Amino acid sequence: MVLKIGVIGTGAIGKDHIHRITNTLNGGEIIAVTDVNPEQAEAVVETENLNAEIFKDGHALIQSPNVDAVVVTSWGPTHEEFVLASIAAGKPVFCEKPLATTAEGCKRIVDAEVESGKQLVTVGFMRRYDQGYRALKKTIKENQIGTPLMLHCAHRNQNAPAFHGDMPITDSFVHEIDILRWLLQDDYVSVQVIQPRRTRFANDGMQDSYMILLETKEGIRIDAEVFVNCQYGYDVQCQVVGDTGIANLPEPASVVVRKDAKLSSDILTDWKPRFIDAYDVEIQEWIDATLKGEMNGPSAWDGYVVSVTVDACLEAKNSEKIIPIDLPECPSFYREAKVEV
Ligand SMILES: NC(=O)C1=CN([C@@H]2O[C@H](COP(=O)(O)OP(=O)(O)OC[C@H]3O[C@@H](n4cnc5c(N)ncnc54)[C@H](O)[C@@H]3O)[C@@H](O)[C@H]2O)C=CC1
Ligand SMILES: O=C1[C@H](O)[C@H](O)[C@@H](O)[C@H](O)[C@H]1O
Repeated sequence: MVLKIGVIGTGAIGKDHIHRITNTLNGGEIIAVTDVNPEQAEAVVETENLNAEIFKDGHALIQSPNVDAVVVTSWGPTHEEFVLASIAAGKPVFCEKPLATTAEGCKRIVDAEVESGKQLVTVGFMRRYDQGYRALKKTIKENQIGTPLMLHCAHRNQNAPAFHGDMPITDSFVHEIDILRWLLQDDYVSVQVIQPRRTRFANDGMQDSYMILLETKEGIRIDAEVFVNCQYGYDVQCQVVGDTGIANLPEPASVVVRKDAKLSSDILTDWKPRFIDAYDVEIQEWIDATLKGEMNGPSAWDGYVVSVTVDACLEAKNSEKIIPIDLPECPSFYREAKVEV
């Protein structure tokens, strides 16, 4: 059986996911695409030699009887409408982050999904599928470092020419917000946002970097740097300090060269190669689960929790105060046993 997939938004990551589904992964076929820029849609159909229909808009694609499942890779502000329409059509939907650009929008999706009675929504937090993060979580779960006490993290982009405003938090730090609660199986209770001296490489008016301090329900303290114009490379760090040991997120594999009295290895310069394997695993697991009528990835509730935490980060940034993160109890609909990813 093949999952017949429709893709809304054929830009950078939409094209990537279409390419991997078409050429690398198993079980999925792209049979429908749409983009507000029709040339983008036409180009990917030609480039990937797709046997796909080009729809006039996302809603027509979702309503097509030929589409089994939907991939939303359009701009963030459009995600809510397409996810809600997919739920209304009873179709599984993979939505790239963010689930919605506001916590209220995410909650509307959660409420609609609960009302539908079936988990249909998967959110594109691909770090949960990174082998390094999975190994780190295994180390913690196996009690190899004892009880986690603190985390020291950094999320650095070499540069971010398209970033402006609060995007270091709303577009980049969202990955830490999701992966760290997944890693710790814990939730956040407060956040403080510190603005160090601003780098001269940031776009006008944008603060870059940030130091973000999170506290969890279990009392774990997290300090996380987000720096989107670090210049030297693309570098994601995560150190977990336990009461009997320390565990670090593995560095991406890179040959170590000893030459001319120097020791050197390469650092990646972009997020695509850093997480390419994670994206492959993420989409393959989504296809496999969807074909079985299951859903085991980051849920709409996870997308909502991230959005609530982003809002608290922005309030903390503006107020320079420690802001409480008040999350409602996770609905039982999302707590039911499922393959934990
Ligand atoms: N998980 C991850 O690591 C990544 C996630 N993303 C997320 O994916 C989404 C897309 O990002 P990019 O591909 O970088 O953007 P992009 O701008 O390269 O592509 C977005 C595409 O969506 C199209 N589009 C916008 N509104 C539309 C609508 N209403 N209907 C149909 N098409 C529409 C645009 O014309 C464009 O072709 C964003 O939400 C972004 O945050 C992006 C990069 C990495
Ligand atoms: O969504 C993304 C990418 O996935 C990268 O992981 C981040 O580093 C980047 O800043 C953000 O745009």
